[in-house]
Amino acid sequence: MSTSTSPKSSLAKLGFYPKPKTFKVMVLGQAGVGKSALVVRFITRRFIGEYDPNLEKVYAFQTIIDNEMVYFEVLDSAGDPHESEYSNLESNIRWAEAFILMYSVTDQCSFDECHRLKFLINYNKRRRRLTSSMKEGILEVPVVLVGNKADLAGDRMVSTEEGHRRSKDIGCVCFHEISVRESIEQVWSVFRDARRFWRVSSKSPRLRAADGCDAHPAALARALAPADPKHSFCRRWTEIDVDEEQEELAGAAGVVGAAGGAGGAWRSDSTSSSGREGDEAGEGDTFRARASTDSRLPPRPARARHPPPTARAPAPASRRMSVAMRGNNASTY
Ligand SMILES: Nc1nc2c(ncn2[C@@H]2O[C@H](COP(=O)(O)OP(=O)(O)OP(=O)(O)O)[C@@H](O)[C@H]2O)c(=O)[nH]1
Repeated sequence: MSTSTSPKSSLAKLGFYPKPKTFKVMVLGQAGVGKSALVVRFITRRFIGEYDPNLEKVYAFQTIIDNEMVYFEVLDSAGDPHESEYSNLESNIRWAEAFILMYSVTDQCSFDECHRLKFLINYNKRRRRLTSSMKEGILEVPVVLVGNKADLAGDRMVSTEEGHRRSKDIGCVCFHEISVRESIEQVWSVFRDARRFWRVSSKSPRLRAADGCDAHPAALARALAPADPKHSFCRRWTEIDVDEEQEELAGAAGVVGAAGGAGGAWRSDSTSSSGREGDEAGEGDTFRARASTDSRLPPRPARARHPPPTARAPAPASRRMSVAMRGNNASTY
């Protein structure tokens, strides 16, 4: 009788374990909407009132979600980047695998800003998909729209219905209205949904079929089930996504502007930005001017390094955290 051990188990016996796969989430939104509060609440369970504004941080954090150990890398982006940091914003977007797009229900401007940021996400992720390999299929990038500060009822400027509608219009995978201050459960459900949608889409890259999703029905049902029906609204991929897929295929075949013009202003913007790989360098500035709600986004400086370095958490403990900082007052992280 012979016993054989696989190379993997031999390595494990010697104490060598494969590097865990991390889940890279970026939290973005206008300054003051509560991005740092959300991330810190998720990691420490505490609500801390004030944070250093405009300091970009990457948190490495591991915890159990859906009975699985998940290694998070959470990038808390600067809400009001300096001009020189715009290219950094785009390289951060290219680094991330899922997004939490945040506004405050007490601030109409922050709500409008989500439109522009989602446009930037689409633009940067589309380029990556086209320049990598079409063989891999079209990777869906989950974006969860979050309206924060729901506890400030008297100051509310954006209704729940408007948030829900905007989530559909700009093609987010689901919508949550939360109060970081009041509820840790709501905070957790945001990260859990981001992870669930990412998991389903990364397992089934060609998730978006013409009439919806073709992933395993059980997996989808789990991913799409709202965690808290009172506060979360989950939805399937939108018609916009399907249109984009058709455009991308057309763009890859050398057809520019192949998709039709049905839909609102958002859709037409999104449509015309596809199939632009060839003339991208020359028209980048034009694109950025359009992506900006006030047409004042500065021209793109030299290409930034990519991806942004992150702090990694060592594996052993079941709940560990480390914090990396970058910004004007930190040189390493
Ligand atoms: N009432 C209330 N205040 C909140 C909530 N979440 C965050 N805040 C407050 O909103 C302010 C801004 O929060 P931050 O987390 O610093 O916002 P930010 O988006 O990270 O801001 P930048 O770092 O400048 O981009 C702070 O005073 C927080 O205490 C909430 O759910 N309810």
